Amino acid sequence: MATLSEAYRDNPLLPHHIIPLDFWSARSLPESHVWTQPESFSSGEFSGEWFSLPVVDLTDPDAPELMGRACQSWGAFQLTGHGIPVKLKEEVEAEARRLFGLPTEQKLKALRSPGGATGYGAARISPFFQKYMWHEGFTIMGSPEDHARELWPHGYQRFCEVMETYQKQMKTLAEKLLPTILKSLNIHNQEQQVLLNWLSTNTSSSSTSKSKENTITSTTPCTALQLNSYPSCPDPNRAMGLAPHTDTFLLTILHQTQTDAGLQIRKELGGGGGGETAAVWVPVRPVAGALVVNVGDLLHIMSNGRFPSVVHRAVVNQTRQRLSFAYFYGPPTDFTVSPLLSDHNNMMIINKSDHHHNLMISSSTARGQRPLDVLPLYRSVTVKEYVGIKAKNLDKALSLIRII
Ligand SMILES: O=C(O)CCC(=O)C(=O)O
Ligand SMILES: [Fe+2]
Repeated sequence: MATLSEAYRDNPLLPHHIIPLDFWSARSLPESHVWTQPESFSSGEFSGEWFSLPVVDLTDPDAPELMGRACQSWGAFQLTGHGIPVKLKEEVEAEARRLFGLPTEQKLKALRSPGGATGYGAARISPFFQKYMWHEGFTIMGSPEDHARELWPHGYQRFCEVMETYQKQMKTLAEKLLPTILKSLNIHNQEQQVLLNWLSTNTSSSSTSKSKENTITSTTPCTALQLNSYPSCPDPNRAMGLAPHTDTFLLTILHQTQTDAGLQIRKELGGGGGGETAAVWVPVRPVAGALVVNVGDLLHIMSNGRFPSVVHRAVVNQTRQRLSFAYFYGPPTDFTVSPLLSDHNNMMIINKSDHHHNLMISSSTARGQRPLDVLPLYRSVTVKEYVGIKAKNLDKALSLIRII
């Protein structure tokens, strides 16, 4: 049975793509970290209150419909009423600060190995960009004990307890959100049933199993917790926190520190009816207590393109270190992901008047009206195969499995 670690082992990175800069001793932005507008789309920012990521409260009776709409038009939403205790999020934040605040030579003791999946290091997407990012990360899959012992030979237990508790709660939340979001596609067929069955079996059987990386079985979902740190930056306008990317799995649930906005999502805007499109970066402002939920590539495939897998990036600031914690959730590595095709008449069509603004949202309306439920846009892939394709091709991965 393949594990997620094995999928990464097949695609090793070079050490200079893993070792982050010693940010705390950098007084100015080194040339290696200077970015000049690399995107092919507009990098203008939209900051109007009227144009921001939808906020959905999980306890709202209309939550399923609102989530479905947000996934269809934005590929993301902010989630309140999720029940994750504030105290737990604060503990994760405190432990992450303790980790990233360690001296560089100490953090390097837990460096991710070239073919490894877990530990301290630069962003996994680093090799695809010429410049380095103003970012350091720590990846956890199940128990972080081995790396935590390297960081704190005595006193690693607290870190492990907090990270394991947080992952458990995130898993429960992901398994609550996913069926709800899938149901909003209004697809009633066998494949959807297979997935929902897997989810319910997995949810009930996994409550007692200890999620250590090497005990993964075929009912164990692919999950990872990524702690991100963006140190304060001497020249934030020329630096990049995390370069534009989409997340690989089904859903990402992200907590960002409440003080500073940094996450931005790319929103495509309709043109003047001539088919031309433009895009802007929309800042995702911290909303008290909210978690950000992103659609990843696998959910995009499963929804047969109806849910965009949201392109996002992180920018940095001059005054404060910013932290974020991304929990990635996907099916087991040997699970085959394929587009779920729907009954044409049941499709959810987003009405332009639902949006409180006068911009044309071409992506949502075009998606809603296309008879995409008849033909699959993507071929079937196992999770392991897709992780491998993504590791080698990053933003070309989806187009490589696209069939029409
Ligand atoms: O720091 C953020 O807000 C974004 C993090 C992210 O996109 C990721 O870890 O994949
Ligand atoms: Fe991401």
